[in-house]
Amino acid sequence: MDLQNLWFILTTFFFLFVLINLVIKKSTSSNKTKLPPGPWKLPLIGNIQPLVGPLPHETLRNLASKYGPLMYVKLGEVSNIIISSTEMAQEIMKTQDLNFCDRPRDSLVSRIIAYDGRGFSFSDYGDHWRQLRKICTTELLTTKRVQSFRFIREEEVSEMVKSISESEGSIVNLTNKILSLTYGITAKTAFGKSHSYQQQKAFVSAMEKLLLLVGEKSLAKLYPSVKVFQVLSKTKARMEELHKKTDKILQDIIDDHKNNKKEGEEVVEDLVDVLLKFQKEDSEFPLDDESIKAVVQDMFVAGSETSSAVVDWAMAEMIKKPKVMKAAQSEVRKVYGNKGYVDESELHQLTYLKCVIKETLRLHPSLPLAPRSTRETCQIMGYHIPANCNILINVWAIGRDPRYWVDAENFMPERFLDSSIDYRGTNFELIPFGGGRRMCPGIAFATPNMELPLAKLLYHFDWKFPHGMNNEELDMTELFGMTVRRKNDLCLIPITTHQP
Ligand code: HEM
Repeated sequence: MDLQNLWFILTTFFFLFVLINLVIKKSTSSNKTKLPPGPWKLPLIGNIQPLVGPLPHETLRNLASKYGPLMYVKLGEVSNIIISSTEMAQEIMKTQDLNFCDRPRDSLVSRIIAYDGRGFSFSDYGDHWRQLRKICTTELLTTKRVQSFRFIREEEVSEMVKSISESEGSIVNLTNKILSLTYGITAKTAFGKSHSYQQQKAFVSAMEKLLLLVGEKSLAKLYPSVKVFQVLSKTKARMEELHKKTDKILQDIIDDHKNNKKEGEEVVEDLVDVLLKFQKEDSEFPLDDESIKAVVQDMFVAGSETSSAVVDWAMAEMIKKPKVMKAAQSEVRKVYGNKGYVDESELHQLTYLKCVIKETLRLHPSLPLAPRSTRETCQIMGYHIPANCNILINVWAIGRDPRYWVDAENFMPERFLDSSIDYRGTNFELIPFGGGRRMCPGIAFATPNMELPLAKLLYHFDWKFPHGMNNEELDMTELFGMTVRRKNDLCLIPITTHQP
C-alpha cells in the first residue's frame, strides 16, 4: 500500500467517524424534542383538517386512526395534543395527572366568561382552584346538599310532566322541555326564591347563547397573540355583550341575598347563601362578589346543558330502540306501580335505567373533548410534550372504540348489567366525567337531574313519532358547542298511561 492510499483510507475513516457521531448526536437530541405524530400542516395556518367539518371530536377520531392515540395538531398558532386511547387517558389523568391538571388558556373564555380565571372550571391548578374545589366538595356539591334540593327537583319535574300531559296526543318539543327543566332546577338551587321568572329567563337565554359561542371557531381563538383579531372579533364582542347581561342579573341576585338575609330563620340554603358565608371576614377563604358570580356561573355552565343533553339523548336512543324503551318502562312501572307516582325514594332500584344512562354517556358524552393543559414539559412514549400545551382527551372516541367495546356504535344498555365498569374515573374506557384531580365534582348533583326526569317520562307516557315517521328515520346528528347536543330537537307525541 503506498502512502497516498493509506492517507485516503485514514481520511475516509475519519470523516465516517465524524459523520456517524453527528448522526447519533442529532438523533438523540431530536428524540428529546420530537413532537407526537400528526397530520401535515400549512405554515401559519397549521392543521386545517380539524377545522373542516362540524364535529371536531369526530374529525380528530378519524385522524387519530391514522396518526395514533397521541397526536399533535396545530390550530392556527395553538398547539394541541389529542389523546384517543384508554392507555393515554390513564397517563394524562392518573400517572402524570399533576402535570396535566391546568386548563387551556383560551383568553376569551377565561377572561370574559370565567371572570378572569376567578371561576373554578377554567382556572389553573393552584391555591385559588384548591380553595374553590374544597368549598365544592365540603359544602356546595355534597350528597347532603343535593338531598336538600330534592323538593325542588320533584316539584320542577312534576310541573314538566303536567305540561306534557296537557299536550296529550299532539307533538311536544321534548328537547326544549328538558332543557328548560334543567335550567329551572339549577336556577332554583343556585338562587333560591330571590329571583323573578323574568330574571331566570333572561339569564338562561343569555347563558345558552354564550355556551354556543364557546364552541364557535374564530380567528381570535386560533391566534390569541394577535391583538388585532381580538379587537375585531365578533365572537368577543358578542360574548362581552351577553356576559354583561348575565353579570348584571347575578349581581342583582347577590345584592338581594345580602339585603334580605333573615337571620335565624330555618330555610334551605341555596348555593348563593352558601358562597356568601365564605365572604365573611373570619372565613378561611374570603370570596369577593366577582368570585361568587364566577362560581355560580360555573354551576350553570358545567351543570345544566350537560345533564339535559344526557336526558335528551337517552330518550332519543330509547325511542329508536323500542325494546330498550319497553324494558326501561317496565322496570319503572314495576318499581313505582304500587305507589302510583314517581319520586326520588326508589330511584336506587332502577338498575336498568342506570344502565341506559351509562350507555348514553358512553355514546354521547356531554363534553366530548375534555380540556387540559400541561404545567411543565414532559415525555410520553418518548415524545416531547411542551409546557402550556393544550391537551384534548377525546372522551367520545374512547367511548366508541371497538378495541374496548363490543358492537361499539350500538346502543345496548344491557352491556352494563353484569359489568363493573363505572364512570367514576377509575375505568379509563368510560370517562364522561373525566378523571384525576380535575374530575367533575358534580356527579352527585347530576345523577338525580338525569334519573328523575327519565323515570317520570317513562312512567307517565308512551311515546310515538309524529307524521308517521319510524324509528329508523330519527335523525341523531350532533351539534358541537360547549356541550354536544342534538342538532334537531326531539319532537314526540306523548300518550298518557298514568295520569300525573
Ligand atoms: C351529565 C352531567 C355532567 C357531565 C357529563 C359532566 C362532565 C364533566 C367533565 C368531562 C369535566 C372535566 C373533567 C376533567 O377535566 O377531567 C367536568 C368538570 C366540571 N364539572 Fe361536570 N359534568 C356534569 C355535571 C355537572 C354538574 C351538575 C355540576 C355542578 C353542579 C358540574 C360541575 C363541574 C365543575 C365545577 C367542573 C370543573 C372541575 C375542575 O375544573 O376542577 N358538572 N364535568
